[in-house]
This record gives sequence, structure tokens and C-alpha cells, in this order.
Amino acid sequence: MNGRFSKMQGLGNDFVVIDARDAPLAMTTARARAIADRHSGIGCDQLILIEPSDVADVRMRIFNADGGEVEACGNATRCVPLFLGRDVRIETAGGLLEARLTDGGATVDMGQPRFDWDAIPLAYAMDTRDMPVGWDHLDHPAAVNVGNPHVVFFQPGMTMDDAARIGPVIETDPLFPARVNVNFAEVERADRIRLIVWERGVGLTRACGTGACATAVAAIRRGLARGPVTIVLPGGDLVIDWSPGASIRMSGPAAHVFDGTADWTRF
Ligand SMILES: N[C@@H](CCC[C@H](N)C(=O)O)C(=O)O
Repeated sequence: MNGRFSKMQGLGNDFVVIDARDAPLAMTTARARAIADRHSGIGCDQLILIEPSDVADVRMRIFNADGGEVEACGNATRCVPLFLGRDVRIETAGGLLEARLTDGGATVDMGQPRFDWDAIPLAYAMDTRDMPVGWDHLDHPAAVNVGNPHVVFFQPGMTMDDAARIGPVIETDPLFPARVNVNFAEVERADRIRLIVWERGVGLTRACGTGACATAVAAIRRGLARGPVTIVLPGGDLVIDWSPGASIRMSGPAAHVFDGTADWTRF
């Protein structure tokens, strides 16, 4: 069963995008993991399935490289209008998003952040601005859900090696039954934050759009930053704007890399 796919990327966070609107493709954890494999598959951080939607222009399903289906992916959301060649309303498991094409990328209304996380024990649920927990020398992370779950540590001087060591420990801590994306942020100025992200189900990526949103929200909420904030990731910059009570607006690049054909029965 041959099918077409596009390889796309946003700040080096890369995707295999499959248009399944006319030709449905059954996706399983094993199949998604096999396609995402960089040695024996096509290779990507996330697999993106575009399906028909009853409530929006399209439905976007997101599978991490480990095959797990998740609720949100900021960088992939910017790729969808580019893939379809127009502004779009996108149904995701994390909510309804609006993505508008810009020069070289897209701006996305990512919806409102949530702070009342089911995954967090009741003791922390009243206001998760400061979770009184710590790992290693890291403590008091902000917990922000932007469709998917994130913790954000404001910790200067973290390296990729530090993140690779402690990220998986936090991702799989029993405090997070659904696991969690782990953000290590350093505030340089009120409008500029450096960020390294250990992504749930993937590991270190060159950029994480939802991580950038969660980090900007957490920083603004703690009075460490003011919107719009430039989030500097290893793969490049995203601009995030948010104020309490408002939707998060994310702007940044998106790129088409190449198209290909694959026999999906081999995966
Ligand atoms: N790379 C993404 C986030 C993808 C999902 C995440 N790993 C999760 O498990 O929630 C982004 O750009 O937001």
C-alpha cells in the first residue's frame, strides 16, 4: 500500500506529515515508532497524521518518536498551514487551534494555558505556580498545560548534557502518570529566554513549540518576563505572546524539506 508523505520541520524539530484525509491510514504505536526510527524508518521527532474533521478544517494527530499519541505539538502546528497552502483551523486532542501563514512560517493561536493539572496530586493542584518538589539541584518548577503537560525549571547554566541526564528522570517520575515534557529555562532579559527541552517520548530536540509557550507563560506569571518574549532554542527563535486570561500566540518558521513515497505495509 504505497502512500505519500512530506518531511517538514520547524526550527529543526522534524516531522513526517501524512495526508490521510482521502486515504485513511491505521496508525498504531508500533507503526508510528517504526516510521519515526532514524535508522530503519523514515526518521522524525513526531509523526503527523492529517485527517478529516467535523469541527475544523482538518484534524491533526500527533505521535511521538516512541509511538505514543499525544495532544499537542507547537512546531508541527505551524507546518500544517504550509502543508495545506492556506490558513487553517485545526482540531487536536489538546483543543481547537487557528494557524495563519506568515512570511517563512506561521502564527498560531495556541489557546489558553491550564494550571489545574489532573496529573498533579491534589496538594499541588490549588495553584501549580510553584510545585514544592525538586530533583537533583532543580526545584520549584512551574507546571503548565498548553494542550500537553510541561514542567519548567528556571535554572541558569544548564547544558544539553545536564538536560540529557536529568530530563528522563523527571519525565518518568511517578508524580506524572502521563509522563511530562521537561523545560530548562534561563531568563536573559524580560523579553528573551534561553530554553532547552527534554521532550516526552522523544528526548532532546532542537526545538519544542509547546515548551516555548509553557516557558513564556510560566515566566510571565512569575513576573520574570513580559510578552512578547523571544524564546531562544538550539534550533532557533520563537516569539511567544501571552497575558493572563488571554490565548497564547506563537510565531515562528516552518519549512517543507522533501516529499516521498513509502509502502506503509512495510512498517
Ligand atoms: N515538539 C513538540 C511537542 C511534541 C509532543 C511532546 N513531545 C509531548 O509528548 O507532549 C512541540 O513543538 O510542541
